[in-house]
Amino acid sequence: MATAGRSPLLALGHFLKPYRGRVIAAACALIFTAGATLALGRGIQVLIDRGFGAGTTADLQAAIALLLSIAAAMALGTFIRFYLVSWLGERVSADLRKAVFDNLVRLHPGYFETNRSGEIMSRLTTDTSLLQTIIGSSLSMALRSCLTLTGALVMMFITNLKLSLIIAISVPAVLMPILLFGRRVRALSNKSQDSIASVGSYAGEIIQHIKVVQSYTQEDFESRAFDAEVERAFAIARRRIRQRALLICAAIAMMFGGLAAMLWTGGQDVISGRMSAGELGAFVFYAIMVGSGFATISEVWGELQRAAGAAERLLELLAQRSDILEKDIANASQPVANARMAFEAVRFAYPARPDQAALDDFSLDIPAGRSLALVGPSGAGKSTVFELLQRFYDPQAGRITLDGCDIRDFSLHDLRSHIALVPQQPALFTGDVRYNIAYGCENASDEAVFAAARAAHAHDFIQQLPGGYASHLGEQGVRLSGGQRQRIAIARAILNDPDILLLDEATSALDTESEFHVQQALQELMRGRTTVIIAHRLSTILHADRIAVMDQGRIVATGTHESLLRDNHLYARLASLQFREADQAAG
Ligand SMILES: Nc1ncnc2c1ncn2[C@@H]1O[C@H](COP(=O)(O)OP(=O)(O)OP(=O)(O)O)[C@@H](O)[C@H]1O
Repeated sequence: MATAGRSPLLALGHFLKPYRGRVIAAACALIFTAGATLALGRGIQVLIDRGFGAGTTADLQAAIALLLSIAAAMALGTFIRFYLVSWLGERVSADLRKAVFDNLVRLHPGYFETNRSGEIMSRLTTDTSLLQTIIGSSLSMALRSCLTLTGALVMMFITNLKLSLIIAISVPAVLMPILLFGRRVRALSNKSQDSIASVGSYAGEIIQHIKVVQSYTQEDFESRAFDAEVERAFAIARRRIRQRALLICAAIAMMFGGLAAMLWTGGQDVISGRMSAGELGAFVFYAIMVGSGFATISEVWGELQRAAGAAERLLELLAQRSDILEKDIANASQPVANARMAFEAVRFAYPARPDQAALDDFSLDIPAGRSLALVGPSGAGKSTVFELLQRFYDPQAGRITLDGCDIRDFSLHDLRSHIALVPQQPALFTGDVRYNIAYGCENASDEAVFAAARAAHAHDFIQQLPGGYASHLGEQGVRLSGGQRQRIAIARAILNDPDILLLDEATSALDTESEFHVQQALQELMRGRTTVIIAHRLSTILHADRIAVMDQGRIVATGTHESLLRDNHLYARLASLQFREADQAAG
């Protein structure tokens, strides 16, 4: 890990850099408040010895006025410190959230296959919130306590040496358990965060697949399984809080033990007149500050350890680099419009299954502006061809070219901006219809959006929606049929005006009218563009310039419908079963 050997909290200092001014102001306020707090001890000494001791109202008034002005200074300093430090906590966690998301959204898609998305979400939300409270409060408490503690220790020694030595001896006794328990708390809190994240992602998965769970009547089973997850998380949390409770308990017991010993000795000195009552009062005040300083530190120490755990996990996400390496943008080539595409002896296995090649010795040539239909049995590797073309993965051998240039020589942005994908199950984002069509083309004018929708045969049905183009889609939005969704996706592709088009035809049958509209929209879209279609319908296949038959990651034949029917058994079988069925269902 990038932060190995360094405290992850220190590594976060990078995020504080832009706010140097505020950090310095907060530090000044912190020091000022600590100074005022320490001065309060002297104020108490004056109050007891001169205010009460001298016995005149004027002296008492003066002593109280002194105390009040010190308290006012403390209040002002605390206001500034609290505001600035909380501000920094919120700001840093907001920046961190943005930085982590910025990095995540650029990672290779394979990363999200091996890492559960629920867990990543929890890191982005829970861990950053934890850091926010800790930077905003615990850290400032710890710093303040460190300052007042050091100051109070110095003042104690100045006020009374003998009594101070008693306190000094009890300090290491308090420190030992803090260090010991602190380490355990840190390990447990990391575990605790992980288990909470896994509870979250478990629930997320079940809710996402709720219909499957209910149709297989697995509610009880899932409840029990979730129960077990939650209990596991609770058991870890219980161990963590037990350690923390012990930590606090040990610190308090030690502290008051020392305090009692000091009061006993100091009290005897006052009785025998070796020390004034005001001196003892100030001393007790400083000693209490030392004690409460330690108590605060011991209490927030555990929290700081948790923050370190959270920071470590966030920095891990930040340090994660995409497997898809980009060429230096300045040297990147420019993809050519209407590009000719070629796969040259490509071998590719998914990272999750390195031994099983999804594409093997795969060569394919698609002339510029022409269309190619990919057909083949399930698992043949058709979708993999699309994944590689968009560089979601890189092949282990061979290369993919656009007009003779390796696609790895283009910047990802340039490459992908020349490609549009119409997937089998188009993704609709939370937003209105217009937003969904203009996705990837945010500056498009209303006219352009309407024109794209018309070309995609979507304009009419959109106008019949309750809010027209402003109808809300997405999770809580209008439900669209499969054919309608696909036409929105086609409109999106038309608007983005790509040179290369990747179409994954829906396997599920559309009704005749939808089918007709989708076909018309596709014809419109394919015109003049280099197109690869994962085809399931005979009508689409017949419209393609060429057909490639795939099986087990290889091209087994290419040709026209007639030549393949004649020469290729696999194609003939697919044609007689799959294509006919789909077309019958559609027709
Ligand atoms: N993300 C992945 N990780 C590991 N293996 C994968 C992944 N995606 C696909 N595969 C495997 O790669 C092979 C090719 O899959 P691909 O999805 O390209 O087939 P397909 O021809 O598109 O199938 P279908 O028509 O059923 O969608 C299959 O054996 C599949 O199990």
